[in-house]
Amino acid sequence: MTSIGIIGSAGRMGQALAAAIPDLGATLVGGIDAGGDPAVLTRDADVLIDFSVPGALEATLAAARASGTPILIGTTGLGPQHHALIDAAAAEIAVLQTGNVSLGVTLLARLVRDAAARLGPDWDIEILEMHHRHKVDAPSGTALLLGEAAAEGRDITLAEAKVADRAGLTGARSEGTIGFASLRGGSVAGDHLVVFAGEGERIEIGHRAENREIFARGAITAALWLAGKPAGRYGMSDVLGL
Ligand SMILES: NC(=O)C1=CN([C@@H]2O[C@H](COP(=O)(O)OP(=O)(O)OC[C@H]3O[C@@H](n4cnc5c(N)ncnc54)[C@H](OP(=O)(O)O)[C@@H]3O)[C@@H](O)[C@H]2O)C=CC1
Ligand SMILES: O=C(O)C1=N[C@H](C(=O)O)C[C@H](O)C1
Repeated sequence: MTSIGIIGSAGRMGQALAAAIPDLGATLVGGIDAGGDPAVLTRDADVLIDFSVPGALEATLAAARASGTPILIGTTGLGPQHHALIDAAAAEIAVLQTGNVSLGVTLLARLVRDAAARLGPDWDIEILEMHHRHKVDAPSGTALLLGEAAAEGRDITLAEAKVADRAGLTGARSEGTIGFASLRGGSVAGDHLVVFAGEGERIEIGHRAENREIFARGAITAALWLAGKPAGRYGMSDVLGL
């Protein structure tokens, strides 16, 4: 039976993972939170699952590399420095990083990429997300993942197209940009809507997470897939064969 260690175990996702692990035929070896030592987990875990904070990543990856333990990273709010750490770790161990571990969003990203590839730059792309009042990062990791998919479809980089800070006298929309809007409130588990706005018509495709169990199941399924994989950087589309 595959054994799992959780980084961020007392958090909302950590608790959802702990509840779901036995149902999916795995065992929980333990978890850590702020101030915990990830090396304690790597002694017994076949694979790590991280849903914590970006600041934890450097120490977590160092422990995973030292022990050769594969790791799934679901934490969002990552910057370029974190992605550089992930790339370096992926040269030595199996790493799966994603802004969303659900089946639905993984498929949605594929649809967004295909739609963006087929529609010209005169179709404006806007990405709207809403999450619970406790969420600390914006735009959400999922919104950025969907923006990356749209940019890939258009054969551009998200960095060159991203507009996430509209306020005040912004001026008219620049063609080819990809806009983001973030709402926060209540207990929303995670809603995402991608709008392709053309002249006189709109296409809207989205996903609503109704609870955190879908993320827990997606993360555990992906972690079981990752355990025993060779070094490399993987995504949810590898797990789901999409
Ligand atoms: N990729 C995906 O599909 C999903 C991603 N997420 C992301 O997962 C992350 C966690 O979300 P959520 O569970 O709601 O957040 P919470 O704030 O509920 O939990 C975060 C946990 O991380 C712990 N933590 C803080 N610092 C460290 C550290 N240095 N080492 C280890 N653990 C630490 C916290 O412990 P303490 O209380 O002691 O500070 C807390 O238990 C977020 O980035 C969120 O966006 C969430 C859902 C799905
Ligand atoms: O913080 C959350 O709760 C979630 N975070 C992820 C994100 O930033 O997209 C995934 C999911 O939407 C829930």
